[in-house]
Amino acid sequence: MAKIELKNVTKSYGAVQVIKGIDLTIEKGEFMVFVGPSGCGKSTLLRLISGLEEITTGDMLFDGERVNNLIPSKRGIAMVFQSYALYPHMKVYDNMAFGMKLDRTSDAEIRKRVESAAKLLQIDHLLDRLPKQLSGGQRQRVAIGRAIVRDPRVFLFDEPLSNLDAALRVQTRLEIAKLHHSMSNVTMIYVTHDQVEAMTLADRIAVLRDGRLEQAGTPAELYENPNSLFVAGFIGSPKMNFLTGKFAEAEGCTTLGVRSEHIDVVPNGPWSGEVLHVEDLGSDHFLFVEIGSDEPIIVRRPGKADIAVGSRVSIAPRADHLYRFDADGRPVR
Ligand SMILES: Nc1ncnc2c1ncn2[C@@H]1O[C@H](COP(=O)(O)OP(=O)(O)OP(=O)(O)O)[C@@H](O)[C@H]1O
Repeated sequence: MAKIELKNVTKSYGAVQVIKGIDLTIEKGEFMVFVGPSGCGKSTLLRLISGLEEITTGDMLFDGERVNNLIPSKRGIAMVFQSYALYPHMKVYDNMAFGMKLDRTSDAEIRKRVESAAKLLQIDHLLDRLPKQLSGGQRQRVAIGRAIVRDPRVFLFDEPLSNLDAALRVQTRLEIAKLHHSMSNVTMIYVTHDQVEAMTLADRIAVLRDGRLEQAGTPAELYENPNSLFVAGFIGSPKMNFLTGKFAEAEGCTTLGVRSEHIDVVPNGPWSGEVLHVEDLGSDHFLFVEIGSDEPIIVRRPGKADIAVGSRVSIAPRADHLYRFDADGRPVR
């Protein structure tokens, strides 16, 4: 239930600055996702918000109150990690109750909270089991349940799904989305490498690059209006097609970007070449077309593939969906 403000926050380890001045406000009840390449500082930023690490300079405010020196347990946060960190010798019930017991919460209140969280996460039939008797997805739900019962103001997730297989990731992602809806007052901050997780869970995404905030916005804003080549290339799967040289010059820029779904196969398009590879996903398919640019151009088309590898095709980008970037990777206005 907290609004979190970061004001010119930096973090250094010895002489090395890893967070280089971040200004960001996360609204009450917002689901904010941090993304960025490995080593850009996502986990460090999360740990600064949690209080597990101290900020070097700048200010951190929770609901307007400066928390720079407030210890983690006083911040009202709960954290869920990729390793579930459950106590192996304790049953699910006791794992979830443990923190409340330390706080001397009454047994009746503990039972009420554990049962309600377990119901929400559909693990109420597992309360008597030990962690080793659970699947990975169930363990992660216990870890989330253990966080919920503490009634946190802020929920922090550090790549919570990365140890799960593909099907479980989808299922647990859905659980987390439901959790966000049912706890609409709780601010959630989520670190991930996964595009789809970021796009589907976030109210807003913050893209980090080398310790700085590159852009923050709704998934749609970042997808449609990236403010740099970096964000354009980072958000969206498959990656935006980038063209340089004569292709970009023709559009008055250094790098021309166009997403795969904004290119059509047409009779007499401006670009043409051989289909090097076809990826058929059933519902749609991708053509990889060699047109003489730096990399083959990916074209996304609906339905099953109807063009064979080795065919020549002519393609056209949609004029109203071109992204033009200058030599610094900034949009050409
Ligand atoms: N305790 C530490 N001492 C020194 N350097 C550190 C420490 N913790 C992190 N770093 C450095 O800070 C930078 C940011 O690390 P961080 O773990 O926040 O990145 P990340 O974006 O979460 O990466 P990944 O996606 O790989 O988990 C890295 O260069 C890392 O080596």
